[in-house]
Amino acid sequence: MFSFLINARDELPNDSKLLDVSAGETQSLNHTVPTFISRRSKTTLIDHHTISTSPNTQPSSPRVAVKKGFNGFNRNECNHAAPKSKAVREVALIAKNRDERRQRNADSKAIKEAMIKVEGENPNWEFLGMIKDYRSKLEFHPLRMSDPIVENQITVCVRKRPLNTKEIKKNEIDVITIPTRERLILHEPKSKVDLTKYLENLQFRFDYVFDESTTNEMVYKFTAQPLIKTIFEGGMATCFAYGQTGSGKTHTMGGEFKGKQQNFNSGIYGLVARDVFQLLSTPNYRKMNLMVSSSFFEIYGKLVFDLLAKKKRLRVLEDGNQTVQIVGLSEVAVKNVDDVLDIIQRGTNERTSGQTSANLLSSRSHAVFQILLRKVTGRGNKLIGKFSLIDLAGNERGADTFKSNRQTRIEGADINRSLLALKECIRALGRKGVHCPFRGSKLTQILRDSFIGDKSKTCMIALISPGVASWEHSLNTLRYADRVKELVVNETNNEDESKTSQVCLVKNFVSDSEEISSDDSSAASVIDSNDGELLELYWHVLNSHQTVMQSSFNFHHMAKDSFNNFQNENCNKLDDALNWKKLLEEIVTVQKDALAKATDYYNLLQKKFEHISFK
Ligand SMILES: Nc1ncnc2c1ncn2[C@@H]1O[C@H](COP(=O)(O)OP(=O)(O)OP(=O)(O)O)[C@@H](O)[C@H]1O
Repeated sequence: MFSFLINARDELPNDSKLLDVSAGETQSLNHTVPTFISRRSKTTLIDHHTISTSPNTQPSSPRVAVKKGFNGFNRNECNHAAPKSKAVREVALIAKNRDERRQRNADSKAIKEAMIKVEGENPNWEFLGMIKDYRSKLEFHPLRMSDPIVENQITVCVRKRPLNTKEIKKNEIDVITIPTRERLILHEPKSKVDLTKYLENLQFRFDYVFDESTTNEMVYKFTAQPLIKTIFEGGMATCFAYGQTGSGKTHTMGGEFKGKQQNFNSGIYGLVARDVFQLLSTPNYRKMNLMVSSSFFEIYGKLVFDLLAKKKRLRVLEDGNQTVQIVGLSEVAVKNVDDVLDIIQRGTNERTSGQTSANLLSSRSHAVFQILLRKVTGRGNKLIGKFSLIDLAGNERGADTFKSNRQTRIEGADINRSLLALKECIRALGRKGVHCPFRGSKLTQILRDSFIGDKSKTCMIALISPGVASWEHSLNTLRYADRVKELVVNETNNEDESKTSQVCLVKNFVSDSEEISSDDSSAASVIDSNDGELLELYWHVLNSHQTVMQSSFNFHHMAKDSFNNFQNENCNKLDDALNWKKLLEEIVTVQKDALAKATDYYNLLQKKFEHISFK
C-alpha cells in the first residue's frame, strides 16, 4: 500500500487502450497489452492497490486482478510506458521485483503441493525427500543367512521392525537406514532457527544390524544360537531383548503374532528349546545323562513372581558365598520341544492376563525364561548350564519419572536402576576382574552367575521402532547398546577400534550426561563391595542422576511447548502460568532430591577415602 503522484499526460501514449474501472467489475488484465486508467484531471492520486497474482499464473503471462471501485494503477504497465520521472521508474522497479517474488513463491508453493500429493500428503515430506536422497547415494549390502557368524563373549546387535499399520496411517516416515550388516544410520529430524528443516545423520556400528525384512529365525541364527553349546560346556548363556515398548521385544523372544495369537515356535525361546533338544539327541551328549528343565518368572520392581505358579510372589535370598536363590521357584522338567512350548504359553498367558492395553504391566516388568541343563547323579541333579532369555521392561518406562503419579515414578526409577545395573554388569563381564555391581538391582542380583566366569556368554538384541515419532527413544536405545559394546570393543579388540566404535556425529546434553554416568564404574571400583551403606548410597546417586537426565530432557520439551503457549494470544493465560509454575516446581524437586543424595554420597566418600583427593 502506498501513495504517490504521477504526471498523467507524460505517461499516456497516444495508442493506449483506455479502461474505466471506476464502476466496473473485477477484471483480469493481461500486462502484455499496455492498459491505462482513464483520468480526468492532469494529476491523479494513485493509492491503496490490491493486486494479486493467481497461484496458477504462468511466468510468461502473469495475470493481474484489479478489484472494483478503487482508483487503480497496474504496475506492470510501467515497463511498457517508459516513465520519465525517477519516482515512477523506482515504483516500477519495486513493483516488478515484487511480482517476480510473488511468482517465485507461487511456483515453489505449487512444487510443494505437487510433492505433498506424490508423498501421500505426508507432513514430513521434506524429511522424507532428504532421507530418500541420502539413501540414493548409499550402497546396500544387508546381512544374509549365509554370512559368517562371529563368536564373541558379548554380542550386541540391533533389530529394526517394519512400520506398523498405525504408523503408516499417521504418515510416519522411516528414519532408520541399514546399509550393511553392521552399520545403521538414524536420521534425526532437525530445524534451524529460521525453521529450515535438515537431517542430522547419526551413524552406529554393532556386531549385527537386522533390517525390517529380517525373520526371527535369522536373528536367532546370529544371536542366541551360537550360545547353545555354551550351556553344554558348563557355561551360562544370556540373551536380552532391550528396547522401547512396542519395538518388537516380545515378537522376537516369544514369537510372531497373528492377530492376538502368538506363534511360540517362531520366537527365540522356542528356537532355543528346539536346538537344545536337537543337540541333546546327538551321540556326544546323549550318553551324558542330562535332563532339561524350565522356569519362567517376572521381575516387577523389587518383586519376583512365578509365572508357572499363578504369579506366586517369590523371595530372593543370597547365601554367604553370594549365591543367589529364588526360593520356591517352579522348575518344570521338560522332555521335548512341545513341553517347552506349553510352558512358554502358560507363562505368557499368566503374564498378560488381566491387563488392559492402556496399562500393560508386562511392559514395566522383566520376563525371564530359563532353560536349565542338569546332570542326573545319585546325589541329586547337578547344574551344568543355564540359558536365560530376558524380555526386558520397555526402556522408555524409565522416563516415567516426570509428570506421573508416585507409583509410576517408583516403577520408572526401578526400571532405570535395573537397566543401568545391567549395562554395568555386562561391561564388567567384558573386563576381567572388574567389580560387577550385581546388587544394583533385583534383575542383576538374580542373574549374577551370568556375569561371572570365563564361560559365560551374553547377547543383547536392541529393538527399535523405525517411525519418526520414536526417533528419540530409538536414539536412547542405540546409545545404550553402543555403550555396552563400546567398552568391550576397547578392551578386547583394539586394532579394530576405529571400525567398531560408534561414529556419533552429535552429542546433545543427554549424551553429555551419559558420559558422566559411563564413568561410574571407576567410582564403583574403589568401593568395597561389602560396604552396604556406601553401595546403597552409590546406587541412589546413580538412580537420581539418571532421573535428573531424563527429567531435564522431558522438561526441555515441555518448556518449549509452554513457551509457545505463552506467546499464543488465544491460550488461557492463567492455565499457562499455572503449567509453567508446576513444571518448574517439578524439575526443582527432582534436582533437589538428586542434590541431597549427591551431597550425602560425597560426604560419606570423603570420610571413607580421605586419602583420595576429590575435587
Ligand atoms: N520384526 C517385526 N515384524 C513384524 N511385526 C513386528 C515386528 N516386531 C514387532 N512387530 C509387531 O509390533 C507390535 C509390538 O511388538 P511387541 O509386542 O513385540 O513389542 P514389545 O517391545 O514387546 O512391547 P512391550 O514392551 O509392550 O511388550 C506387535 O504387534 C508385533 O507383532
